[in-house]
Amino acid sequence: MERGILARGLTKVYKTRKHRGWLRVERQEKVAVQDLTFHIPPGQVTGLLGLNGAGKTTTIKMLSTLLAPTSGELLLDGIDMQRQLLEVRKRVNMIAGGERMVYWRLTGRENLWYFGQLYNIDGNLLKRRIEELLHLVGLADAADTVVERYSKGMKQRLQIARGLINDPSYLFLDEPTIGLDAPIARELRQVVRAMAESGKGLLLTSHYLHEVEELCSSIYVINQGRLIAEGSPADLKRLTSQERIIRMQLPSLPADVEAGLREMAREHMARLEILASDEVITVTLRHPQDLGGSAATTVVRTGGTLLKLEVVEPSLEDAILALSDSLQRQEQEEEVGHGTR
Ligand SMILES: Nc1ncnc2c1ncn2[C@@H]1O[C@H](COP(=O)(O)OP(=O)(O)OP(=O)(O)O)[C@@H](O)[C@H]1O
Repeated sequence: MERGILARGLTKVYKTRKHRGWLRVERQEKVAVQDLTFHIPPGQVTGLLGLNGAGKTTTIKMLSTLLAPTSGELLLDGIDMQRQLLEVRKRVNMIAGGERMVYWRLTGRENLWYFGQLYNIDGNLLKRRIEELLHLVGLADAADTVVERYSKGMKQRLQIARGLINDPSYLFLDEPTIGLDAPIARELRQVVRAMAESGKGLLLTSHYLHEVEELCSSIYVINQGRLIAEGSPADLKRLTSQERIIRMQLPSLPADVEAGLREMAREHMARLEILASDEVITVTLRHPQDLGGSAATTVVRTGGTLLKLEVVEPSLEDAILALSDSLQRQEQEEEVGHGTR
């Protein structure tokens, strides 16, 4: 038996009805998730990134048993997730960002008690677990304060405690740090890392790609419900970014040097970015080939001074942007193709 959650050919079609006038009802179908196959192993964080109308939330709802798949197979440590709902619900939970899913009029402790009861956890065990969780997320001192008086970070930490109330083996995190200040988001990332180290399998969706790059061992990228790329952050960068990124630093940018660089970028059809800060000018050139040599020659020939020149590793953000650009180009070409047929 393969440990972890295994999805094979997972598909969700939403069926909606629209009233048109008095008698006519138009039935519509929306394929939100199509034929997805992925694996969420225990003991690590797996990323789920989505481009347009991707189907991330739909996928997480199916994994949390809130939504039944239209077709496909879902196994949790070998258990059929669609047949053994009660067993699965004991072992999974989800945490969504944005302060939803806790009751503002109740205290932190009362919230955890309420959610714990939904899982039929024995009273003594639940009491002990609530104290442990309040300590884990740093809310022990605020446990008896009503949630509406909590800061954003405290509410989000309570969400994490709520998501752990049934001690799930698998936890799905939907934009957990959305709207949080940088230090609180960093703290939450540490909690997420610790949960993975303790053996839990986590699935993370986030618009903050540096967060995904920092936490995830493997990533699935979906677009319009379909899987379009998968691999470690390093694999994705290799797979999607065919660009070489050259970054130069200059103490100043005289007009001749700038004109020379712009001319050189035009000739090679390279993307050029110039960023001026108080102390230094940073020039970035993106092109399939390494243009470092030509760029350095251009700076020296036009009378400029070069402080530093380096080939920069693309970030996951660069890779996902390149992937999204290439998809858009593909879609435009297909539209033009249809139009001329
Ligand atoms: N209940 C529903 N009925 C009909 N269509 C739906 C329903 N829920 C979602 N959709 C559609 O399914 C597609 C996928 O939606 P989903 O919310 O899963 O995407 P997402 O990747 O989470 O997007 P976002 O990042 O914007 O939240 C979208 O086109 C959406 O409009």
